[in-house]
Amino acid sequence: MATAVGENPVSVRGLRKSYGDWHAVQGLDLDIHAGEVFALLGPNGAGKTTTVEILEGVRQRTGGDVRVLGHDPAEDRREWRARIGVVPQTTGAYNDLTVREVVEHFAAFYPAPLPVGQVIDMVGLGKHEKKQSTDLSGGQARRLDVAVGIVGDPDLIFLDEPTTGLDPVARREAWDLVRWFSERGRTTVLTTHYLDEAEALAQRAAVIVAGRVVQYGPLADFGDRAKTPTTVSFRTPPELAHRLLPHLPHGAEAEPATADGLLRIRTHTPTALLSVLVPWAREAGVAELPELRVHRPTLEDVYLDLIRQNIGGTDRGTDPVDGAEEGTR
Ligand SMILES: Nc1ncnc2c1ncn2[C@@H]1O[C@H](COP(=O)(O)OP(=O)(O)OP(=O)(O)O)[C@@H](O)[C@H]1O
Repeated sequence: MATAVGENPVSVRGLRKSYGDWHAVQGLDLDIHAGEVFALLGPNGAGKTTTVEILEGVRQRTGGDVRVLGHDPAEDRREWRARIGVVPQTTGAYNDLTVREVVEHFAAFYPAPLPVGQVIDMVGLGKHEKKQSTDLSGGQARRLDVAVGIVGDPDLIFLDEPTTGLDPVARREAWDLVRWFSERGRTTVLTTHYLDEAEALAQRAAVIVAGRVVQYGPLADFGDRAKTPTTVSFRTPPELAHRLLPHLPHGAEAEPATADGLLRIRTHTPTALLSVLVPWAREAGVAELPELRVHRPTLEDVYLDLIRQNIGGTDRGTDPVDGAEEGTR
């Protein structure tokens, strides 16, 4: 049972989900391509988990069309389910089983699971495989969730905030695991609040606010990042405090220095700007500009702008959908 040639592993059109009179997802379109890591971003309560759970087939939608690996997830098919891996947002409770027993238990559901020992090592629980799952630390328990999600060697994996609670080293190890899956041609849907994580792993993303996609596409193009100016800043030393700035390259704009002497210049040509600032400083005997920074807009800058622009939409009760009911399709 394969996805048809040319068919996207995930395709969503006009998805809606209402909980009573609260419209959590309000007409969402998405296409997720084979082999990519796709990030779902958005503030708390935006509708990310609702969307992902509908794609996983664990939640019923109110309306819209959804295809996941060639099937409607609302139709429960055992074979289809075996091709999907899930790391849910909440850490699992696995009763009195050891780490190894938990992973073995889940491996048994799949026709061609990965070797259990390999999976346990890959999530960094090798030293703890005989430990009761109830005795794991929060971060170790999260790693066990990841092990359970990947052990079936799925074609498509949903990771809902997989690195929450992990220490920085464990986070990087989890990233390596996602890359490993991606290199094997598998598709990953990653929900995260960590923009550095999205930037490190995902090729494309959607930002969801109040149940709607407000930005969608390659991360590199988000918010016209390439067209947004770079800020060059430094703290003006006393030798330069009363000197006029040199003639700046075309388009560079200096803001008035702050009371504590921080000077910011916005430019599309930071290299050209530095090539006039450095000789200007040297002439005054300043070899190093204090606190010199060249700041290109980060994904976080762009994301925060997007959320600010769409902030009204995070309130409950926006845009009611007539006649929508819980559980209907
Ligand atoms: N079973 C439910 N009954 C009623 N409302 C719900 C239910 N599940 C989710 N909601 C509401 O739907 C909205 C979307 O929730 P969802 O969990 O999808 O958001 P999210 O984007 O995943 O948020 P977070 O980043 O906090 O995990 C929220 O306002 C939430 O309170």
